[in-house]
Amino acid sequence: MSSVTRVVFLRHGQSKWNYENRFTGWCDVDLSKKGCEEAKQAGMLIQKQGFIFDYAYTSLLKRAIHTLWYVLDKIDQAWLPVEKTWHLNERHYGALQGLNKTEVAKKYGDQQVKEWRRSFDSMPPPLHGINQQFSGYDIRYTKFTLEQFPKSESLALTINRVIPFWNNIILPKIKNKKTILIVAHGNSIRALMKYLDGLNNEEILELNIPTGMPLIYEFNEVVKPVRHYYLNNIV
Ligand SMILES: O=C(O)[C@@H](CO)OP(=O)(O)O
Repeated sequence: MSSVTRVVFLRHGQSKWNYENRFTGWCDVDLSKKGCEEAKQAGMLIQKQGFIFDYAYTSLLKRAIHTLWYVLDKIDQAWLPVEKTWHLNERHYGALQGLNKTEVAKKYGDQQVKEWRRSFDSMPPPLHGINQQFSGYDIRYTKFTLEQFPKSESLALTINRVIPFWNNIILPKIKNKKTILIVAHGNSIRALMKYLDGLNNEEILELNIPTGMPLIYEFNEVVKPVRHYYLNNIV
C-alpha cells in the first residue's frame, strides 16, 4: 500500500471574465463554454488515475463550485461530502474587479499590474463605497460585518486566511490518510503552494496556475509534501 497521501488541487475552468481578460476576484462569474469543457476534461484525467476521494472542498464562488460538479459527475462521486468556504475564494481584487487587464496595464504600466497580480505583498487599490462589484451585502457573507469584509487583498492577506483553513481542516485529514480534492482559484492555490513549498517572494512572482489542470500533491507520513505534478494527457 502506498505510504503517500494525495491531495488534488484544481483551479476552476476558464471563467467568462478570464475569457474577457477582466479582473474577477470575489465577483461571482460563471464558467465560459471552454471552462465547462476544461472542467469535464479535468474530471476525465482524475478518473483515469482511479482517485476515490474522502472529502472535497471549494470556495463560495460558482466558477469553482461548477467545476467541482463537473469533476464529481465525471468520476461518479456526486455523493462526496463537500464543504464550501470563503477561505478558498479567489484573492479580493479590490477596485480592479471588473476592469480589463490590458486597459489597466495601459493606464498604470505593465510592471505595476504584474505587482498587483503576482507579488507577495502588493495590494490592489481598495474598493470604495458600495458599487456593483461589492458583495458585502451578499447573504453568503453574513458572517462578516461591513468593516471586516475585504475591500482588497494582497497575496499575503490571502495566505493569512487560506493557511489556517489548511492547518485546521485539511492537515488532520491528511494525517488520517484521507484523499482530498480542493477546487479553488489561481491565487488561493498560489497561497497554498507558497506555504507548502516554502517559495520565496521572487519565486512566487513567476508562479501561475493553469485553469482546469489537476495538480497532485503527495504527502509523506509526517505530512510533508514530497512531490507534486500536473496531470495532463501524457500521464
Ligand atoms: O482576475 C482574477 O480574479 C484572477 C484569476 O482569474 O486573475 P489573475 O490571474 O490576474 O490573478
